[in-house]
Amino acid sequence: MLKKINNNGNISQIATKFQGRKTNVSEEVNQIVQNIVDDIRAKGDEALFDYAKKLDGYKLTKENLTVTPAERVAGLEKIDPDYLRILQRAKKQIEEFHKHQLGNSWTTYKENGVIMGQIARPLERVALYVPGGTAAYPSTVIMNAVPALLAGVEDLVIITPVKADGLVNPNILAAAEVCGISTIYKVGGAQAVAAVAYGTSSIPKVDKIVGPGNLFVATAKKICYGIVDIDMIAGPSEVLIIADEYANPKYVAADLMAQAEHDKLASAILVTTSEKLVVLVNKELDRQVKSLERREIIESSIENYGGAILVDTLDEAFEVSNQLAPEHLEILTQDSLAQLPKVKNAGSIFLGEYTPEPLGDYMSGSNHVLPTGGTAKFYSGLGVYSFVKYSTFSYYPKAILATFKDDVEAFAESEGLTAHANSIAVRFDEADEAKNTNKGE
Ligand SMILES: NC(=O)c1ccc[n+]([C@@H]2O[C@H](COP(=O)([O-])OP(=O)(O)OC[C@H]3O[C@@H](n4cnc5c(N)ncnc54)[C@H](O)[C@@H]3O)[C@@H](O)[C@H]2O)c1
Ligand SMILES: N[C@H](CO)Cc1c[nH]c[nH+]1
Repeated sequence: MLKKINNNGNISQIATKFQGRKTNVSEEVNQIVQNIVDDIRAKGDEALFDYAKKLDGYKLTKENLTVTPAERVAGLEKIDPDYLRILQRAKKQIEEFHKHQLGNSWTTYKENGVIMGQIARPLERVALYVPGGTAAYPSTVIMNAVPALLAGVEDLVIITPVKADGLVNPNILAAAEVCGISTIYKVGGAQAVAAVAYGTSSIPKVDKIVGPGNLFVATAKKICYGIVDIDMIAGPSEVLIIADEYANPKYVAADLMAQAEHDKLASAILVTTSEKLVVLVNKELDRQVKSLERREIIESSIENYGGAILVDTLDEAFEVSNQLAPEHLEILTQDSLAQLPKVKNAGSIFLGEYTPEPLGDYMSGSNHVLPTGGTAKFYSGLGVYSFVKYSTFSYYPKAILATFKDDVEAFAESEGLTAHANSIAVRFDEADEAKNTNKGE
């Protein structure tokens, strides 16, 4: 049952409550994760193996740390060929979408001989975190891998937790196979993040860690940021649905629960102009939840982090949504496309009643690794750009440098940086001018 959240025009109060699920828990979790990171940093493999045993029940050693070729073959034998077809189809869809993000190198040649530009280069070594706690996410393998491969990353490894049996879910093995990733470390949680961030004697350090995870994973990424790059804080899932009186309550309820089922900390919020819709959605929630396998998680997340916000106008609904900056925003109103310009902050936007958010989780082509907890105000979802860094370059002929000489020297002196000024000045020493051999430049 969606609790009514009183709007009262005080949007920031609602935002604080919504984002509170991140900050309240973080305070509690932060210390646990900091200890894990410190231990891995100080003791490397030894601490990694201890945490794997303590938290996931797996007796990890140097020898059983990665998925072996035999395990891969055994896992893949369990896969239905039609499942492989579905994975291939998803990969193709995601590739098509992400190809539009390619190509950010550029060069400009000026008439005066100056050449300037920017070169995009792929990161060399990246770890993809694939959650494996309460559910297995083969879709996340593809969502992480496709943009990385398109960017040209050559060394891609997966980190994913295993339980006591030490087996990686065959569907994850299949997704890794479809993407051509062969190194899979059987470690998850904060300890895996710290291990790839700092490197241990069995796991080489990476340049970047991408992918979603629970609060422990998200907090570890935050703590390790700077030692490595991270994509964003992609934590417990969220959906916010903006709906008017024409929305179908059956679809609204189904879509709220589709995100609520991820995690007890997931959040599902309806913002609507129609009080009647809230009543009907609640009836649908009660009816549909009975047949869903993850009923307990759904009921818990909707009870604690779900709600219905009643607003007077759709414009007000968008103000609320922009303040909350949800991971997923569904717009279930008349003429949904016309509403798009009103969205300022959202990870991924789903327009109209036949673009349910789970289509984007698997097949629409857009990425499902997205910012959560209000961070869509400043983070973007995963894309090719997440795996690329840029170097700028410039080439100036002497005659053009001469036209900047006095201004650059004065600018440098204004900062008290006389060595900077000198670096320009020495190039115009009269004595050198006479014997300058580098005339072409
Ligand atoms: N935002 C996105 O793009 C996106 C996409 C997919 C999934 N998700 C989210 O990813 C998350 C997946 O979470 P999950 O738990 O299923 O898998 P997970 O792999 O993220 O976390 C499991 C690990 O957490 C660690 N852990 C569990 N309890 C702990 C404790 N008390 N102390 C220290 N470490 C502990 C364990 O090492 C365990 O292996 C969900 O929150 C889901 O909503 C987000
Ligand atoms: N909805 C998740 C992002 O929050 C992604 C996902 C994976 N599998 C299903 N859904």
